[in-house]
Amino acid sequence: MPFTLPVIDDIAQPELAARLQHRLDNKTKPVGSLGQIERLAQRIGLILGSEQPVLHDPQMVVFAGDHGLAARGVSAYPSDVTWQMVENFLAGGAAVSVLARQHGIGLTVVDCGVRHDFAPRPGLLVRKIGAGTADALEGPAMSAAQRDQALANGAALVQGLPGNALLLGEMGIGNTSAASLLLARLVGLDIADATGAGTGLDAEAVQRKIGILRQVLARHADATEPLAALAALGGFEIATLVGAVLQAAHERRVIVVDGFIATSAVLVASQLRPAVLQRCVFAHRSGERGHALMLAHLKAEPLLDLGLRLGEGSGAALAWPLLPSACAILREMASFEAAGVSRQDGASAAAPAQA
Ligand SMILES: O=C(O)c1ccc[n+]([C@@H]2O[C@H](COP(=O)([O-])O)[C@@H](O)[C@H]2O)c1
Ligand SMILES: Cc1cc2nc[nH]c2cc1C
Repeated sequence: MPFTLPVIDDIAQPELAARLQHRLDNKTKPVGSLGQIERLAQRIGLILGSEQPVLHDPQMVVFAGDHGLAARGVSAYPSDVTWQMVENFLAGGAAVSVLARQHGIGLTVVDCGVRHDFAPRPGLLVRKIGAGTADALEGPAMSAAQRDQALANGAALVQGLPGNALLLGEMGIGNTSAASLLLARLVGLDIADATGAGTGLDAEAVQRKIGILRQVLARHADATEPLAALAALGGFEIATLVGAVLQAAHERRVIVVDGFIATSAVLVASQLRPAVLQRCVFAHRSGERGHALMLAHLKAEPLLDLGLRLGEGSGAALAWPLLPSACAILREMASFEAAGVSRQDGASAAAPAQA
């Protein structure tokens, strides 16, 4: 069945934005001195439609899938690492497991198309589209029907989640290739500028990866629209992520975007429904080449820049505590009036700012 794109309202709300800014400016601090945390508070206030927003039951969802292209040596690791890491997520030993536990974030892993049969257990959703995507050098990574099923799966699983914040994670050996292909195709970049080392290719291997990805783009020269590009260039986990992002945006959840691959799903979703971006908080700028360009294209201001390039939602989980902190500033910090603190002096306020 074709996937019906959800309605995503414009939530710019100039009146609420002005009230949020007024509230922030009246807090006992020099105007603007909480920097990006003030913009974060604004964004969460607008998404949740409140001057005193409360985040509750944050949910990390790790979308996993395998990639046919991985057999061509585009990753430093074998495809088996995908299922092995899924086991590690569920056993509680992966970075994202540790960080989610530490910060009280619920963790769900979704098998979107891993080449492995998992035993059922709590915390695992099996939404398998196939046993890994097809080799995108030979044909489309997935059919239109598979893409639409993945989009529908992503949307449906978000509907069942508690809370009002969704943190995006992913796992899939070879998925930096899919993300680079989507970036190059949908933003119009040369593939060499959109491609990096992924899990750790050396310089020579990155050049070989670029050569393969260039051939993939040539093979799918007609796949220029976002949904056509998504099917041709792949990623069952990326397609499921796109559906999840669209549904979360429709429901006005706060969407915390992890690294290069999670952002590639947001890129696709935003080309379908631009207002998706109003609901996104970009956790960090990944060390993966191409992510900085992708974020710049989306006019995104990431919270952290720590050289992370792990994926699996680790950067989103690390950035998470900043979000409830920004909400607490809005709700609990005293105003100048309430605390009896003197405001900026009128005379010096008019003078030019000191260098
Ligand atoms: O999120 C990122 O920015 C990121 C950057 C590089 C690698 N990764 C992770 O590494 C895997 C993909 O890398 P590769 O080299 O197999 O394409 C996949 O499991 C991602 O979660 C993730
Ligand atoms: C070990 C390992 C862990 C990961 N987590 C996300 N992507 C990954 C890739 C590898 C190789």
